Amino acid sequence: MIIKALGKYKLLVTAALLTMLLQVGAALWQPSYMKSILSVMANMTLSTSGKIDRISNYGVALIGVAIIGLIGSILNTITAAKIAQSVSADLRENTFRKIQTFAYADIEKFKSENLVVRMTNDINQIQMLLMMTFQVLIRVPLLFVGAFILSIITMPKLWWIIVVMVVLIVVVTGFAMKSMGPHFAMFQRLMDRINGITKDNLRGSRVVKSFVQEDNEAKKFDKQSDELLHHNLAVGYTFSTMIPAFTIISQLAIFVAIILVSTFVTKSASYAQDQLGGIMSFIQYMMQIMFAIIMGGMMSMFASRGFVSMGRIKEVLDTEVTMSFDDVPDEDLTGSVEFDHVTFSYPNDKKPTINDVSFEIEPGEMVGIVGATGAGKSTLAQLIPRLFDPTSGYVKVGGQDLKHVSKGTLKKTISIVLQKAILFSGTIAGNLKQGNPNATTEDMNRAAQIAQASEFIDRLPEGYEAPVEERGNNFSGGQKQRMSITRGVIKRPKVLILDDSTSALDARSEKLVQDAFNRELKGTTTIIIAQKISSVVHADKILVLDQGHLVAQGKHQELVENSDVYRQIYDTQKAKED
Ligand SMILES: Nc1ncnc2c1ncn2[C@@H]1O[C@H](COP(=O)(O)OP(=O)(O)OP(=O)(O)O)[C@@H](O)[C@H]1O
Repeated sequence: MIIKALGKYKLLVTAALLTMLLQVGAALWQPSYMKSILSVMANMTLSTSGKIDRISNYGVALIGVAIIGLIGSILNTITAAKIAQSVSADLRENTFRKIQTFAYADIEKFKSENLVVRMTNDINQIQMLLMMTFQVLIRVPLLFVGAFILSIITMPKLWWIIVVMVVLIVVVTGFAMKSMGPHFAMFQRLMDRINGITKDNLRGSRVVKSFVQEDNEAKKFDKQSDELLHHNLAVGYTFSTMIPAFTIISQLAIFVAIILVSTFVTKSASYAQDQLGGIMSFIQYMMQIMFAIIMGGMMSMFASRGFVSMGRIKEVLDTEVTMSFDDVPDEDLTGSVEFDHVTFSYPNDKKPTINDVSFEIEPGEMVGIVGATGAGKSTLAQLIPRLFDPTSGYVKVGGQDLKHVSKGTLKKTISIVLQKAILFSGTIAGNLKQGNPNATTEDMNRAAQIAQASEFIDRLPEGYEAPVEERGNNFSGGQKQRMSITRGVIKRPKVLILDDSTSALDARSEKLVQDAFNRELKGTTTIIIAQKISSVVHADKILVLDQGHLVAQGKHQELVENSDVYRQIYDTQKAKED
């Protein structure tokens, strides 16, 4: 996935690798100049002025190499950042686009909260991993191998010190990683939980405040936050023991190297000159080796989080969408709706929510669906715009099996106004045009009048351009429902489904909406899910659902006479009204 994503940025990747080579080369080159400077200083045969000349030449060269390294480092940081930002932006866009192709059932499978964390947190982890890869991870092995070879070339007799040091550092790093690994693994999980609690709390802030749940919420948050602190501290403690351990190992190695070199030096004066310079660069190479191992260990630990995130994004991108649409031309369907032995179970549910339901609705009919809470009314309604496919049986609109009509046909034929009015941040016009992108002001006026939304939209100074905050928080429940109905009727669908969408309206407004429907939507098949029988008493047909079964259908009076379930609901509601 990442290799494919990097393919688009070959030039940047090459630049990042070259600048990294420049950096490593400069780092490995510098100790050799230090060696030369010290050798000149220890040279007995040279005059003082001759020594100063040579030392300043080496000094200039050393500064030159350091500057090259610095330029390499700056360019490498810039290119690495550009690669990391660009690739993560591509991944974010691709993931978002992929999610847009998901059927509703696919989103249910992942859970929307989880997808949000993947889109934000996981993409950020991948971005950090890419940045680290091009800045550190590839540099570490190069620096290690280069410094290892050069240290042995510089001081061949001291090769074993390097080997012992490497072994000790690898062992300490290994122990540290083993003890820190489980804590790192918990970070992502705890961050997910903390994100979830924060989002739930902020989204449901009205509930939290009205039920005085602040203390409980704070306790819930503290628990997760304390756990995160515990893991952070554990990692911190390990770090704090690692650093002194590495310092002791490196100081011991330096000490042993200096002792050994001093014994060599006392043996011969000419040998001393070479060895004095050598020991300096040898120590520098030792430091570079140590740095490479420690960085490699640490980074691979952090990188593991990035790899987990990559897996989570790959899972989204590789998801096979459960619903596909036939690639057939758009067509004009009539507004007839037919359920033919439809059974439906939610994913992971064994018991069907809709059980062998069959009925027919003629074009232009007004049909009510009633039933107790949880009877399956909303679920049945959601099968009509194909938010879900039936587990068995057929849903037909205009005589066509929905599985064989194009997405365009489905979109222009059917409109559903969901139980919960969901608005998006932007403007009122932006929200209404989701129903019909080509809607003119005239179309918006007509639809808003049907939904009785004009009365408050016209009073807003900005009218249709009035801002809508996230989830329509700056509008009342009734206003949101009216805008939601406007969005549903604006495209003049053949089939309009209203899922309890007038529940937040006062009795007068509800009556006005119904009258407007009867007047303006004559040819439209209207399916109304209602809690109150009074809302559908004049319907051409009423479907009665009970625990997923269609137990009766007919006109109000017929049902009062023939259906126990319907009569029971009706009597209860009538008693309440009286
Ligand atoms: N997304 C879902 N995943 C799993 N089960 C679900 C889902 N949505 C609804 N259900 C279950 O399906 C059953 C029917 O729910 P549905 O919302 O269709 O009932 P309803 O008749 O519209 O109820 P209400 O009048 O309260 O809105 C319920 O038992 C509910 O728990």
